Amino acid sequence: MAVDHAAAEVDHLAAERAAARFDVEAMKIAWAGSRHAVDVADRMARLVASDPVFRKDNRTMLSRKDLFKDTLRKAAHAWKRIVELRLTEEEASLLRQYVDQPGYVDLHWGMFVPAIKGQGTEEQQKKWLPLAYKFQIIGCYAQTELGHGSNVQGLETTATFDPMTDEFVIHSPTLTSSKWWPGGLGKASTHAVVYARLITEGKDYGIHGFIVQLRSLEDHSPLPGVTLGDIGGKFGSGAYNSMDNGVLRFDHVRIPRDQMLMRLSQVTREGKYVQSDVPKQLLYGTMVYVRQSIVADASKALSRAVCIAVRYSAIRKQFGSQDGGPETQVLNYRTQQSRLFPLLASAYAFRFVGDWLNWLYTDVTQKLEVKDYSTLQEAHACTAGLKAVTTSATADAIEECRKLCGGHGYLNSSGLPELFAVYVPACTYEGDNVVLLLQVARILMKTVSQLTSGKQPVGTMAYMGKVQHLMQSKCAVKTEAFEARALRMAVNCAQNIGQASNQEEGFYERSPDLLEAAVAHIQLIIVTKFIEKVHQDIPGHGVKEQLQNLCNVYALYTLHKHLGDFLATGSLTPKQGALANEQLGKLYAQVRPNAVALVDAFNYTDHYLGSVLGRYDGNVYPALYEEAWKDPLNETVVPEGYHEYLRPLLKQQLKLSRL
Ligand SMILES: CCCCCCCC/C=C\CCCCCCCCCCCCCC(=O)SCCNC(=O)CCNC(=O)[C@H](O)C(C)(C)COP(=O)(O)OP(=O)(O)OC[C@H]1O[C@@H](n2cnc3c(N)ncnc32)[C@H](O)[C@@H]1OP(=O)(O)O
Ligand SMILES: Cc1cc2nc3c(=O)[nH]c(=O)nc-3n(C[C@H](O)[C@H](O)[C@H](O)COP(=O)(O)OP(=O)(O)OC[C@H]3O[C@@H](n4cnc5c(N)ncnc54)[C@H](O)[C@@H]3O)c2cc1C
Repeated sequence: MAVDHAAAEVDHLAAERAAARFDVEAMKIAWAGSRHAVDVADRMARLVASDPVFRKDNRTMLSRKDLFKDTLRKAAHAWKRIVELRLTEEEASLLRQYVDQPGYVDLHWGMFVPAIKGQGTEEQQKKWLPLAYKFQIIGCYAQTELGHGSNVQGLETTATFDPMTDEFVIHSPTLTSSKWWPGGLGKASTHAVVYARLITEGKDYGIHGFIVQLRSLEDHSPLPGVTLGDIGGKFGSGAYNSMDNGVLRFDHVRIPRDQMLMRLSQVTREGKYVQSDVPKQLLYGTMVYVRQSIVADASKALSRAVCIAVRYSAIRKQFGSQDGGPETQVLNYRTQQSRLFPLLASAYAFRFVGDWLNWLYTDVTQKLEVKDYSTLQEAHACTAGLKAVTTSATADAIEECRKLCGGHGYLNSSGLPELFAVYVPACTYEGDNVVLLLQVARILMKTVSQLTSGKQPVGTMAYMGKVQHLMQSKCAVKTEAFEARALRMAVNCAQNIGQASNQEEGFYERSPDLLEAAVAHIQLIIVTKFIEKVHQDIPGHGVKEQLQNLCNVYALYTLHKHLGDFLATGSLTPKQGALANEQLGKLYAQVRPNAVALVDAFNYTDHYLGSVLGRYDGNVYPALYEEAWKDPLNETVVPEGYHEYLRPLLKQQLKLSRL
């Protein structure tokens, strides 16, 4: 009986795939970016999936200690394979992605190395990077403290220059100055880039980066004056608990002067502070780099959740048969489609805007090399804003996918609880999303204030230059409605701020509206980049049409969700809003036959998906059934604790009932 049922489900996905109206292999290329990218990703995904060390199906059942040891083992094994197979950086990064377990290597490669590259002098890079590249040292990024994270200028750790010994003295003067949160710090790192207030000649010059050794390279014990450990268990089972986020205190720890990262400013042998001719915001460069990579990661996490929910929705049937005929696949319910397809469209939207952001970041970096700082503000606004909007949307979407999978979505074996738990801190780390959106809002306000002086906005703000037209027109074209909404919201905020007694007070009072204006501006960027993508030459039967549909779904869904903004700013009429919603329903009907193939195009292995509900073969029920028996609770038929707690209780009740 069970076998027959399973076969029917498998056929179901095959039928879905056969119904697709486009070339899935070509869509894989559009998603990955090139044939080469598909091939490398495929090879790395299979390499990981076939290696028993990278097993992860038991992860949520491991104790914290076992999970951490498992992470160390996987990281060491991954490194061994990278070296043995002489993998390129591209291959190694993909291998890391498919291992799919947060660990100290992320901060080592993702922040420690980039901090030295971005803020170290050539000499410092020559000294430290080879050690880091060969893993002769392990580094982390120690910025956040117990008392301050968002407000970087409020950090309290001090680095006081001692001209007598040509050293900096690193110290944690208060409890709240303890470094708190850095990943990899708790147990793995030997070194850190530590952010501290530089004090020389009695003057505080604010926050600067320093390379500090924390643990012995002989036996890993903390160096004198260094107190450190893990900050404790985090949200969910498995998930981010594989990471050793740490606490660190310094008691007058001395480091040589040349371990201050000196590309942006220097302290001379005599203790004189010298500022280079580069903008001091480059101190935040590592965060900009990671924020752009977090946008690319949003599309990965979102596409995984959507892949699980779409495949399962094609398998799952409820209701619909009064006469013994077939029941309805839940994917056919209009409500399921209206909740799920916008998320599918968002996964594609975030993928393409992530690619564009990566291009922008590379372009800005090349400009910085020739001392052209003109696009620094654009890079900051786009990375901060896109990081905030895409991570918030993705976290919400993963939870929505869990609900879309009904009760089974709540099981660890669905993969969704762990995906949510591991993903949700992305809304906080690398800049709290609200704090980042307020940065975007500040830049928007600056741009609006410059419009009257005739300064033409550039890059993603260029549309604001069409202020005369956009403030007056009724918008027939979709992008124009998005432009008008964003500009009018920004201008409204600027006008309201202008009425306050001072700018800062006005900004503070209007900050909830400013957040919404920032979101409107960022959503315009996402829609614009999706439209630009579908205007490109995209090969493959039906691929362009599918992307065009998804682009329309993303734009119209965003419009529908934020209709209040569009109406309040007069960017659309209520009639246009109603028509957009009508149109959306029609688009869902076009997505429906292609939904399973559209998630197949992500090309994820079952290992990477880590979900019994999202299996490629659709064999969900036998897998769910089998998975349950693997739980440690089922190792014995009678549970541990029976003799201590259940039996006496039951006996007591028996005695009482006999009385
Ligand atoms: C063969 C090779 C083998 C290779 C093997 C490879 C293997 C691969 C393995 C692994 C790779 C994995 C890679 C994984 C990636 C990494 C994963 C990371 C996981 C996440 C970890 C999380 C880490 C953290 O959280 S670190 C801490 C982050 N903290 C924050 O984000 C703090 C947020 N706060 C701030 O950024 C700031 O305080 C602020 C911006 C909110 C305010 O700063 P402020 O007070 O100094 O500034 P103002 O508001 O006054 O602004 C002044 C001025 O500056 C401008 N500004 C501000 N920020 C920036 C910026 N970033 N860039 C440019 N400009 C900036 C601002 O606009 C103002 O401008 P004005 O013109 O108005 O003056
Ligand atoms: C899993 C994880 C990993 C991390 N890894 C690292 C790491 O490797 N290295 C490192 O240095 N740090 C790390 N962090 C720290 C992280 O960067 C900070 O937690 C983050 O920047 C947020 O800062 P906060 O904790 O100070 O939040 P807070 O700023 O205290 O936020 C609390 C609340 O206050 C609000 N708020 C704050 N300021 C404002 C404002 N100006 N206006 C309006 N609202 C405001 C926020 O929106 C939020 O709702 C990590 C954090 C996590 C969760």
